[in-house]
Amino acid sequence: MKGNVFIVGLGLIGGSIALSIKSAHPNARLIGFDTKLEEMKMAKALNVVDDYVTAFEEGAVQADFIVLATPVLITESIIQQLVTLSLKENVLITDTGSTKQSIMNKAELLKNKDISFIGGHPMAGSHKSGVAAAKVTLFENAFYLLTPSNERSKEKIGELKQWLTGTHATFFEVTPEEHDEMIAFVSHFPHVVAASLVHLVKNANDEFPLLKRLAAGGFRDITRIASSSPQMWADISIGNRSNLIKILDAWMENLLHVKQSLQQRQYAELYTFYEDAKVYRDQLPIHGSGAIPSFYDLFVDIPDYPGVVSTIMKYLANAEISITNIRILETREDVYGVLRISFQTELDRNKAYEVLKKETQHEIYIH
Ligand SMILES: NC(=O)C1=CN([C@@H]2O[C@H](COP(=O)(O)OP(=O)(O)OC[C@H]3O[C@@H](n4cnc5c(N)ncnc54)[C@H](O)[C@@H]3O)[C@@H](O)[C@H]2O)C=CC1
Ligand SMILES: O=C(O)C(=O)Cc1ccc(O)cc1
Repeated sequence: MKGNVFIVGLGLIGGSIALSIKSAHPNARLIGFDTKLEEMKMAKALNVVDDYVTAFEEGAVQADFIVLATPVLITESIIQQLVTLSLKENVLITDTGSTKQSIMNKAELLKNKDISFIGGHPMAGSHKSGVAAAKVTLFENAFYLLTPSNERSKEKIGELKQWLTGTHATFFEVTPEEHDEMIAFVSHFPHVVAASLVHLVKNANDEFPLLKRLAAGGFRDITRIASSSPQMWADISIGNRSNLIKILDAWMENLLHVKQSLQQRQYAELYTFYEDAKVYRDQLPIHGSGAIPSFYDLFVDIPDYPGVVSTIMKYLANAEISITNIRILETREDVYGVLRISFQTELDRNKAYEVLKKETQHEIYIH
């Protein structure tokens, strides 16, 4: 497709969307805008956009397709601003925000001006921010939820999917209400819990200075998302606060049951609590459509002797498999450590699994 694509918010998501649009539509002209000049300069230097504008209006009025990839409360105010501009007649507008109800409510203003707005939420990302973390493969195999606002915008859904075909995502249409209720469970609330767990340990740190060093392994895994952008999550929390409040009530009730089981020393209740969670957790898809894919990880049990990691890396390099990250999750003297190797694609991860199975004696597993 040809035309001017205007990306507003050149961060992780705006940058990744831009890269995927360029990959599928090399003749499109990508124009970026961000309130941070440095981010715009970086986006241009990395060829994420062809150009940038320093005034929002300048990009908006020449656009055929506009992608709003800013924190959600800001997206609402940008929609308000768009209503006041003389946009191209056939312009199509979408956003990438993690909440949909309040954004779709604001988009009613555009509908009144006969402008097509289709809400969007790519269900992939990471705790990283900024255009430097953007990548063309970020949304591969992920769910991409769409919330068309009316009949006119429903007619344009094909056009939107064509623009976004380079994401290689799986599109799904949902209502904004369904979206916010469901995503509160699997994404928004877990971020509240992760941050809250970190606060718990932080508050105990004065009493136990060793705590920081002990809070590795599982604690780091479960709290990874607490390293996300505070502005993005404060915006999301406000944007979806009614669902979050409902889930908080249910969660506190759940925890009260745990407290009672502990107070009354009910072993069987506690066993069932962990067992039910394990059974459900073990059935969840590992990645791809149906989950938020963050990384394609492979785990290798490794003995703690020098050179073992570099030998594994050599096997992968010889097989021309590229990795995105490696980390040793636990090492103590004489105890096996776990090496976590992350790949950009499932194919790479599976190839690595085969190679390491063949070449080494280590225990290798996917989750
Ligand atoms: N990070 C993630 O994993 C995911 C984020 N999202 C959503 O996508 C949106 C963007 O998130 P990220 O790219 O992760 O954030 P980010 O922090 O990496 O990028 C946001 C960018 O918006 C810019 N910005 C702020 N105010 C602006 C304004 N008034 N005009 C123009 N630019 C402005 C910031 O300077 C920043 O560069 C958010 O709505 C977020 O909820 C959706 C899916 C995944
Ligand atoms: O880092 C992670 O696992 C995430 O949770 C990424 C993410 C953040 C926000 C979204 O709306 C969707 C996905």
